[in-house]
Amino acid sequence: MNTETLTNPSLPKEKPVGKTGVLIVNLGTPDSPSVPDVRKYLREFLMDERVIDIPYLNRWLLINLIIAPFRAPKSAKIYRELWTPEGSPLKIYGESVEKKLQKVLGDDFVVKLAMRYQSPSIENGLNELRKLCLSEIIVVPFFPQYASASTGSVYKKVMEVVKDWEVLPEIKFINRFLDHPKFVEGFVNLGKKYMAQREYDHFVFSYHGIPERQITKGDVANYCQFGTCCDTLNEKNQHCYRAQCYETTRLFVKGMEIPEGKYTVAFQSRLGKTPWIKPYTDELIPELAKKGVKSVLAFSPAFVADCLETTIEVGEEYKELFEKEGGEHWQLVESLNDSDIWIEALEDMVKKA
Ligand SMILES: C=CC1=C(C)c2cc3[nH]c(cc4nc(cc5[nH]c(cc1n2)c(C)c5CCC(=O)O)C(CCC(=O)O)=C4C)c(C)c3C=C
Ligand SMILES: [Fe+2]
Ligand SMILES: [Fe+2]
Repeated sequence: MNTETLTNPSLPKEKPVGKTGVLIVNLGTPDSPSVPDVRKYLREFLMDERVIDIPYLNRWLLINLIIAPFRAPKSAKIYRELWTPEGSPLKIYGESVEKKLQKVLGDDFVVKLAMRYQSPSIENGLNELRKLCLSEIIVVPFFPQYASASTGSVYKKVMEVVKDWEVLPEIKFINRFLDHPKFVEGFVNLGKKYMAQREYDHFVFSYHGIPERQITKGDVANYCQFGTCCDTLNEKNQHCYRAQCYETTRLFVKGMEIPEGKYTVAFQSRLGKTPWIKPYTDELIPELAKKGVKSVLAFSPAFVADCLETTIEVGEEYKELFEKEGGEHWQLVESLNDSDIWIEALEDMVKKA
């Protein structure tokens, strides 16, 4: 390389010699909705020390004495409701995004889909990219907000896989993208589509929950009190998952021009008896119904693809609960899935990385 290229900004930047690998990673899903496959998936997922962050022996006992025998059959039943003839929506959308993103990025990039748990594995994806002599790899966890249990776990797995490679290409991680304009616009457009069809009394933004202790562990500034501290996203709470969820909501609310007092943030899917971040969605819904709210538009902005957590939990279970408590109309806003705007968001993130 001649030194002029390094010092003279008017000269074109040299292109990297090789292609860029793009590993897009979602959480994972069982191979089939059968009880053994769901059990295998839950075992791998919940044995992750970033997901259930308790001592190894306690985790092992919890998974093998409670989750595997009791939870797996229940979850399998719900997965059967979710399953389509082509398979699990999370994986189908992942495969479609992989193809569409490859097409828009062109020949300078190689896009591979991986799942943090089950298949296709991060290990296989990275080993395939390794064979291509790439100049760099960009890892895009499909989680808009950073959490140790999601994005953090993907980083850890990637680092475990590459740590013994003789040649390490440059590896970049997309830490979060809750404020990416196309991500926000994608959900705002979907929301506006429903708002044009009818009036809604209230808007619920239901995010996947995490145990409070997982936020406390990462709160090096000792800032978080699980309350109004999440009213801004600032340098002290920038890594707090709860604060990022509130920030996501503020961006969506601004885009859709929803008035203050007409929306609520809540957290779903808690597991176990320890406190998870609040308010809990299943406690909020009866409260809303009691206040006379009759129609709700519900968003699931912790996910970029529809899955058990959106379609079944928010779209069906919370709808039933709302109607049982006196509500009349509950509508889930679908996820970005493989929409053009989500592909544009990904293309932009990858190119800017
Ligand atoms: C936003 C990303 C996610 C975080 C953070 C997360 C944390 C987390 N999850 C559990 C327990 C379960 N989650 C389950 C399903 C599930 N979770 C996510 C994403 C996050 N989880 C997704 C995308 C899915 C759906 C996958 C699909 O196949 O559709 C399940 C399985 C379903 C069930 O039995 O209810 C469990 C269990 C914990 C403990 C946790 C801790 C931080
Ligand atoms: Fe989860
Ligand atoms: Fe916080």
